Amino acid sequence: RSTIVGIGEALRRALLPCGRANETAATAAGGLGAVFVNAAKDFPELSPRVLSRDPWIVAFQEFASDAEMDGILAAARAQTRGDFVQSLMDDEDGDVVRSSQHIWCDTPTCMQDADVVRLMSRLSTVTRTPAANAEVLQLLRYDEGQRYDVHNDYTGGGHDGASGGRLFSFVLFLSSPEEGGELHFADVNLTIRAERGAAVLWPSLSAQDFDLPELLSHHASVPVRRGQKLAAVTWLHLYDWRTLQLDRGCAESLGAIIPPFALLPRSHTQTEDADEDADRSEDYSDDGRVSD
Ligand SMILES: O=C(O)CCC(=O)C(=O)O
Ligand SMILES: [Fe+2]
Repeated sequence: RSTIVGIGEALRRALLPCGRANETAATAAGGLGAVFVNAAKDFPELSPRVLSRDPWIVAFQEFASDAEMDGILAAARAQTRGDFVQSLMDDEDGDVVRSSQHIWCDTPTCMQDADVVRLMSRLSTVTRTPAANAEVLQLLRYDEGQRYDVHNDYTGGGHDGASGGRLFSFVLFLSSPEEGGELHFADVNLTIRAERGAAVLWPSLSAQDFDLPELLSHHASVPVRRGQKLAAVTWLHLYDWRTLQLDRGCAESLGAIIPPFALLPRSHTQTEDADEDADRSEDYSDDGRVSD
């Protein structure tokens, strides 16, 4: 029997090299709440704190050590293209929605670094999601005045594309800017200070139905006023992402084409409402002070 299964799998892969690498979804539908409850309960060493239950937003005061964070930054910079590059992103009107700088940790030098591997494995344990479901880390740098406007990390539903949607979003702060640089959740008016070593985890798919986006997780990186913000971000998909993207080079099959910064309505029964969108992008004032 195993031979037949084996041939079936080999045939499937030959015919559909960019088909789903693993048919088992990371988290069973309805299980998202349990992941967050356990993340907040089972890892006291990370000093977790539940900041919101709808949507789930859990912060960890001590997600990584100083040595690990230094190691991750050094590993990203040790890559051939190891400099931060400007991550300019415009919306449909040509307005800048993001003025940060970034480095992708996407070469063996960085991906196989012991500190990077340890961080990704910790994140996999906390989210009960295979490490292969995680995108590569992206390191972010915001100098004074730089920001990332209100957006949602949703890039498609849970079963779209071979890797499925982004189930979890994760940010680890690698520095503590003196002023500004907070992570602001606009729909629930929650503002989190960027503090070195602290991390935040939230879902980008709906806890009720993974085919739908989580509509209450719009967030922004408030402009840095003084100092510099460094962070590492990644997203964990419902299905294996790395085997397809990194091992099999299947970039085209990975997700629906939806602008990552499109603002979504606040309820699944509500149609897109321009006024409300305008509202939400003004959730922090132009001078970067958070309206709390
Ligand atoms: O810099 C942050 O705190 C958040 C970054 C972010 O939202 C993203 O990269 O999608
Ligand atoms: Fe984001």
